[in-house]
Amino acid sequence: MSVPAFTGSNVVDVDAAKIRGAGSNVHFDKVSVAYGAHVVLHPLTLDIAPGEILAMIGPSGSGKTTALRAVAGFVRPASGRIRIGATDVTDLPPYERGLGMVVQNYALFPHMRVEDNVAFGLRAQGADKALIAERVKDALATVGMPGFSRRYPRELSGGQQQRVAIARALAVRPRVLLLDEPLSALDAQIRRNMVEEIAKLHRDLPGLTILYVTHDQTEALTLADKIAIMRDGRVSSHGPTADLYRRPPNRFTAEFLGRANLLPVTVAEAAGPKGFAKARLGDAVLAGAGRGEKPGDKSLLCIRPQHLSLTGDDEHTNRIVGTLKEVHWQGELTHLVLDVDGTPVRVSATRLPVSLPERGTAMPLFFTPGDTSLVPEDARV
Ligand SMILES: Nc1ncnc2c1ncn2[C@@H]1O[C@H](COP(=O)(O)OP(=O)(O)OP(=O)(O)O)[C@@H](O)[C@H]1O
Repeated sequence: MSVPAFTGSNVVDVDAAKIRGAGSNVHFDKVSVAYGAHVVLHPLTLDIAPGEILAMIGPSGSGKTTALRAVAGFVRPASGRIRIGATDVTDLPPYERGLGMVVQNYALFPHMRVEDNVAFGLRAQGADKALIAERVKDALATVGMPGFSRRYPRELSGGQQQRVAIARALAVRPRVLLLDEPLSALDAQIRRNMVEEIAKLHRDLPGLTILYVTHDQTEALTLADKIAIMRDGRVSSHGPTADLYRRPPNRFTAEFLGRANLLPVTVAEAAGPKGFAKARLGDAVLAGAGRGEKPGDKSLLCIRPQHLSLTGDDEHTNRIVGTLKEVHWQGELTHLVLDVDGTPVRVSATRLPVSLPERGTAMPLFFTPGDTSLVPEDARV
């Protein structure tokens, strides 16, 4: 049972009657989309589990919005089927799919008060007055704006307008919420607050499945249970958020999610019982989590900028030496760039030695095998 658990109403609306018990998972079954001869989504097969937040991230033009719009019913797949719960929605119009959708630029009706904006979808469904009043109240309470029903959009901040847009999407009690860059029009501080609010919303409505399209990897890492990284109309990688970050399956994922350093290495020893392989970078022998590589294989050693330390201890058994190229002090963090055997390596340091060497001097960097993994070089999907 995955219809969101709003309190205070037992009235069933038109779409909810169809979908109740049907589940809220979203299934893309070999869905492709083309504009004329231009294929922008290659056959995509992907599942979003009931109650899951899936963040779809990737460079501009990689097909994220197209995939979301295919679920919404605004884009017709050239082939393949889309199911929501047990229902094949491929041929259903958008309003019969049981969805809520929020896009980047609020899209509130400026001449309508907040309550009428939130009521819009319910009125379109022909819901009665009492139900509308109750749902509007519930939805505004859910997004933390119970006192704002009589205001006009122009009397709200950007963050508040976007919360009203989310309330409007929730008022029809969707089984799936589609969020397309919902925060990208907001400034940085409000964005951070809104990310927390969306996380809270999801805790309050655990049955609601969310497809979240964003450019912003921090939003994706903070909110998503799983991430799908799109590249050129295909899924480059898909998996639980922490797994993709800790053990990126390919170069593109490692670089796109968290801008990892990737050092070209040659495998010296396959992974032992603890899962650590050894790899050679120049004279250095470095240990990191392996993926079945064999001695002699070319691979990439993945290490995040914040896991590189300027000082060593017993845990930091991996040691490389680089030439200091750049230093950027940013208050909480200092960003350094070193050249290690021709590869630029970024370091984010919270603490610096009392005196940093001059640019151009060689300095050691230390890291633990547990923060390190080998990534295959198969850049293309
Ligand atoms: N209506 C359209 N007609 C023709 N081509 C389109 C149309 N909509 C999108 N495209 C093309 O489809 C490709 C994928 O676009 P899409 O909007 O899905 O990418 P995206 O990953 O969401 O990008 P962004 O992050 O910039 O929003 C792009 O090459 C785009 O130019």
